[in-house]
Amino acid sequence: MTAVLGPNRYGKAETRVVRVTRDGEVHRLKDCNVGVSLSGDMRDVHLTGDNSAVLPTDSQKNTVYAFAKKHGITQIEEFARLLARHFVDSQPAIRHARVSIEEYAWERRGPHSFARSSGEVRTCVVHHDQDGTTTVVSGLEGLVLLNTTGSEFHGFARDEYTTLPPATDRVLATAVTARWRHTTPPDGRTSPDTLEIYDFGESYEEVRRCLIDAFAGTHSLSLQQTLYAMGARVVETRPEVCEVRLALPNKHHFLVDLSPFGMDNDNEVYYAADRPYGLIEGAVLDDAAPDAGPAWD
Ligand SMILES: O=c1[nH]c(=O)c2[nH]c(=O)[nH]c2[nH]1
Repeated sequence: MTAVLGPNRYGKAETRVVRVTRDGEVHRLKDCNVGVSLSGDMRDVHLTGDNSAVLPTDSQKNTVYAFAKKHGITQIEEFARLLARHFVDSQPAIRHARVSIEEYAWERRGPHSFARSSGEVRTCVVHHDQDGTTTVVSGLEGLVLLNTTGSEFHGFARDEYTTLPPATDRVLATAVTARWRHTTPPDGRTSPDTLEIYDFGESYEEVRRCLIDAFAGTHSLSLQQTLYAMGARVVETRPEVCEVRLALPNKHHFLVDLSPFGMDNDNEVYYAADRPYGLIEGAVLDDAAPDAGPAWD
């Protein structure tokens, strides 16, 4: 048997960078977690111990901090793209860069004071290839949504282990993980320093709004149906998005049996279970969506 080197990549995971912008009295804050992963001609480092093609992960971390100072962090997609292009353009051995960023939100509580927002996180993954192609996937995690009515689940398959009663009026709750692929990855056109050609901030807010509106406005016969409605709302409303991938945990709310206390429970008192939970996952695409390339890797 002979071993051969398979696909590989390397980089610095979870560089935590906080960028404060001090424009006079009112400060702005960006709080991010950046992952860099590079690939290319890395045979020698694995096979012979020759490190000459290896830009240290320590340098990658330093680049994140230096770029935060030099360019600031406006939209995470732009910052990720700037980094990805830099590594591919400056390192002969690097053919492909993947940069992922999580952004933690802070609410303003004064000119220089902030309160960390709830668990919701904005995300992006940018791939940049030596041939110049860039893919951008934006996303969010931890968007917790709940409908107190307008949700049913019945008519499902049954077997000898099925005990679930049909529901015609139940609480539907989930914590949305959503990722969406941008149709035309903006290419930066001139140089990595001039990126104001595409408003990722507005796109993010509008996609988020579509997801919430579709969840709230869909009379649901299953969480699967709601998932499709959410994804379709984004794809049909936002021309810049060609594919949405959703993971929706079904955060079960069970009616508490109050009969031992001589009380009825007309859909008023619930036990919010945290596990186990149903996990509903799916993708919704524009039927003309271009090939995804490495976007989802
Ligand atoms: O919306 C739902 N989809 C399911 O697949 C499922 N399975 C289950 O037990 N409850 C639910 N609810």
